[in-house]
Amino acid sequence: MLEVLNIHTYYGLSHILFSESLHLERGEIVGLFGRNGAGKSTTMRSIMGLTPPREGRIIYNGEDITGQKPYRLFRKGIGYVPDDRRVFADLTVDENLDIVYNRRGDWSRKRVYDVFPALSEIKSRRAGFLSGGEQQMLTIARALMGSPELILLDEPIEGLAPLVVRSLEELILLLRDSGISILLSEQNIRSAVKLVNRVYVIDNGFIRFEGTAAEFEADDEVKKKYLMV
Ligand SMILES: Nc1ncnc2c1ncn2[C@@H]1O[C@H](COP(=O)(O)OP(=O)(O)OP(=O)(O)O)[C@@H](O)[C@H]1O
Repeated sequence: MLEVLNIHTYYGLSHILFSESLHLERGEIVGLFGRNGAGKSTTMRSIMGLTPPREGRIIYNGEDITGQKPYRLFRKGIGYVPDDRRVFADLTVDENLDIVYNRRGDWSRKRVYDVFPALSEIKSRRAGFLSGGEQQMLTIARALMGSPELILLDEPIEGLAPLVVRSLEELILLLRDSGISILLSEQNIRSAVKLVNRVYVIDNGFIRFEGTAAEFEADDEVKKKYLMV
């Protein structure tokens, strides 16, 4: 479904990603694990066309989408949930969902609220007054309004209270079960590793490990060297 082929991404003169390759099949949750500054967000920005790679290609459902604008990719079914949990603070929860282009597809506002009953209860509240966990739910809910086939989830677990983490884990699995593929980046892997089918470990812009979740779990050296666990 998604193939990232030997991409090199820069911020100005800074070379950040070095010939990075990864792939994701339909129905998978793939982990992109790495320390702070390893290049996880840059990978997602590269895929989403926000910081297009200068070399290499990104293929989605057989089409070369390298460098295409984010809104076009959203319309093609790629949802992106950045790590800054940016919501429209002055708008209500309802309005935050309505503002999104609603791709013809499975996800209506009602269905989104069915999945997020807690959001439904606060739908008239301004998003700026929500807790961190609620804002995280809202940014995921907003991505769902595009009826995505693939969601790029950038460090969704980071900084959430344990109880919220648990409901987020359930939600991620529910989305997978409803047919959405997920690229999940995390530096705190304890929770994330339980959710993923396969893992890539990135460090300093290089992919250092690729394997199944079980292979990753068994590789103490990789975990220690690149993730300090
Ligand atoms: N806008 C930018 N301009 C220049 N350098 C940047 C910019 N954004 C990120 N970087 C650098 O790119 C490298 C990779 O950052 P990136 O945000 O992709 O890492 P990350 O793995 O997502 O980590 P984090 O947990 O901090 O989000 C880091 O060295 C960072 O300092």
